[in-house]
Amino acid sequence: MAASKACSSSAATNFKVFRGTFVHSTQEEALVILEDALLGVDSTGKISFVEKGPELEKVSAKFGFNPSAVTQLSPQEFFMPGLVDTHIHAAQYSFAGTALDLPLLDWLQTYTFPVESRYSDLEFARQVYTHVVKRTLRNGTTTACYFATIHTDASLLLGEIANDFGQRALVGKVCMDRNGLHEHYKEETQESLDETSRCGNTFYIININITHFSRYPLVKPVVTPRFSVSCTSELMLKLAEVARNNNLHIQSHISENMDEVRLVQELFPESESYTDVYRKHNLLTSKTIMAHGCYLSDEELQIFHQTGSSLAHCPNSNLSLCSGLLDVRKVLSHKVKLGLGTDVAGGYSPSMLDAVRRTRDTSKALKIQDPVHQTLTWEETFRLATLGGSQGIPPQPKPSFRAFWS
Ligand SMILES: O=c1[nH]c(=O)c2nc[nH]c2[nH]1
Repeated sequence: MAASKACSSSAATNFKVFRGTFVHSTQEEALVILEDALLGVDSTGKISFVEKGPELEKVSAKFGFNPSAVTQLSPQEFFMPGLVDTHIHAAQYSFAGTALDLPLLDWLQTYTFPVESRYSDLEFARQVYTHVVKRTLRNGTTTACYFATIHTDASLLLGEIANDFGQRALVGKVCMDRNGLHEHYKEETQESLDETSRCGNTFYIININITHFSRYPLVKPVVTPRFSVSCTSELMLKLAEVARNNNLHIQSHISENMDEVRLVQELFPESESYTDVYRKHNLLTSKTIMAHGCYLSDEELQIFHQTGSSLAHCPNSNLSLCSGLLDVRKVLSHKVKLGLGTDVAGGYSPSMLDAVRRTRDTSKALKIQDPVHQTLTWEETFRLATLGGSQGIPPQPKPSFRAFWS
């Protein structure tokens, strides 16, 4: 969307400075447009200052850069924050745009699990993962929260590829120890735990002083129980322990489709709700991202608020699989963190701009059902696709200095 042609080459300091229009969001204002602004980026890639363009002389003296080395955007260009895809199945990119004629549970069994089972083949994995990372970057997704498959080596490969192409990513090796529904696509409980640890350990290099650093600096592992339909209680409890002991994000699915909600009630009759299942298994933390949530009650949303867990709204997938319509206003009224996700390949488009459009479409469909519903504005959906997503996936914290993957 916003690209600069000119490039400063002889800056006197380490700052790279741009002048032009900048568009972003804050908590207070959904869309802020800064015209003729100066933006300085330091040598680590972090924004150091935003100042007024007409004050170039004063600002260059203050920060010590050469004013003639500033990159000037053209009047048609502008900068905006990177888009954050809070939920995308990298492995399903191979069939994106096809196979959308079945409801969720049949869709998983008929199309999804057979394709995901192919990722023991690393050459196939390399091809698809390279395509999905390049495509999402081209569409402006600078951060993505990926589901891979149950295969550790292919999941690690996805991390390597995202890092090499310069995309920040959370990468989850998928865990599922029941209802795999496919002969070649299932794990034993202990195997799932061991492979989750192997995946996490390989993402990090631990040196003899027990400090550790990331093998792929832009990438972090995320603990990924697929959903409670495909995980036993034992697996979920132990994965929660892994996440807690290592301060990791958790991702899963919740309340996407009514048949799925009913099945979870049957599988966990002692739980009050779908949300209660995850709460009882310690999987709802301030670093948890749950996809969908179409049928969450007020009580369940309160639990999300209390635990600080966030939701990934996946409108393309919700419509394509006829799963449901998430009422974003209701979620926000409970002060639950919410970002947008493409949910490839339940969603047919890998573009976050499409997720923005479908978020508006869903909101309008809700208004057709109930004229009192207040449609989301473009400005609000822009904020959800950028700042909203970054709340669930904050910038990489400095690594903590302790042993890893206990
Ligand atoms: O949209 C979805 N895609 C998936 O792969 C999946 N697995 C469980 N629930 C799911 N929902």
